[in-house]
Amino acid sequence: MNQPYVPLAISSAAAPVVTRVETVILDLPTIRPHKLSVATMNGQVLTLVRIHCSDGIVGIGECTTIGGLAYGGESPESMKTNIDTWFAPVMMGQDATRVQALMARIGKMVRENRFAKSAVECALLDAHGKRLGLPVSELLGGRRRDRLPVAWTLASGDTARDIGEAERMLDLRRHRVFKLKIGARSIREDIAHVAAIKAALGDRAAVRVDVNMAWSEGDAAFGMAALADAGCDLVEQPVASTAALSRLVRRFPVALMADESLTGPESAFEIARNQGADVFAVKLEQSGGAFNALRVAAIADAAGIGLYGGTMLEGAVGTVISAHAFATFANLQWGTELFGPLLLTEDILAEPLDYSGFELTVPGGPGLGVTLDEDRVAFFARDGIRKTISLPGKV
Ligand SMILES: O=C(O)C[C@H]1C=CC(=O)O1
Ligand SMILES: [Mn+2]
Repeated sequence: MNQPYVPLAISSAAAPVVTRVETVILDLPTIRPHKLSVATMNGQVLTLVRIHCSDGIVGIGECTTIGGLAYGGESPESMKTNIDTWFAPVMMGQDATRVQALMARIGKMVRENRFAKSAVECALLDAHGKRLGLPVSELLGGRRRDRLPVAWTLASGDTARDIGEAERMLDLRRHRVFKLKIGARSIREDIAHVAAIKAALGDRAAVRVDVNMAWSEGDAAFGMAALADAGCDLVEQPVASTAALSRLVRRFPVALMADESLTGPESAFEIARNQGADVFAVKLEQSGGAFNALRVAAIADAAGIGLYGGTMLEGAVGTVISAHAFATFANLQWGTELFGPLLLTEDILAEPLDYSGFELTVPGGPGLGVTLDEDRVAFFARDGIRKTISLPGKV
């Protein structure tokens, strides 16, 4: 006689559940002012999320913005408030092992808030990876690579200083791809800046630019032609409008990358449908989390669009979840810019990440594969214990 079908119990009444959601804001100094067309950053603010589960496992996540509200609608403070007030009650008592189901539940109760969702999803993935003894990259489909090329952003605002910084990065074998932040000055000044840096570095390095939407379409047509002549190989989001992006693409011998226009799978599909970019800068926070970033990558692959692993200048935790996701991409033709922790004067991990040979090593331990240095977290917590103790800085 046939046995009756019994569905495999992945989740049971005894499945671990979420018991506490904790958030803390950290204020960390940057190694130098970081000048973008939208803001000058003298420090970075990280919102850390800890999700405690009934099996004793704690997962960590992070959300970060650029220049507070200068880049988008979420700020570190709004992310903390929204997670504490609106996400946490929806998560309490829920099965912590069903990450996608729990994210879908949050999605029904919380509109938008992609950055905050990304941090919460990261913490759930970290917890579940620790529980299963698997790196997050395996939960995301399996890694294809252990090391990721990492670009560096030259954004001191000073040409000679930027050249010196690039030379130092080449000597250290940390970076050989440089992204220049332009768009705050006149186009002619910006082109001269890019051309001088490319001329100094020659074939030893690739030079790319990020305009952060500062140009009009007319500016961009002039600028892209001149940038191609200067030896720049990639122009990132020169204009705000996606329609203008699609009118600029392939008109100049320089690749065009979408960044701000890309806010998850739906916008990725629209840009792909309109042939609006050669390359996508995939960011986990902009996409609304790792699973959405994988969807964006699948759309790019299907449309023949190249892939680049972007950053919102996250600290170590946000950088590591991005590394796990990018390690699974079938294609990563343009490398990554996962240098966020290097822009900060302080490490908040017990063991710093390995940046060597122009690449970042994707951690191999369970979950994210990293551990917070709790003393440093307590020290840099906003309104924390910074005023009463001192810790040695990064060497
Ligand atoms: O791409 C952006 O717009 C944001 C970010 C990434 C690198 C950097 O310096 O700024
Ligand atoms: Mn950008």
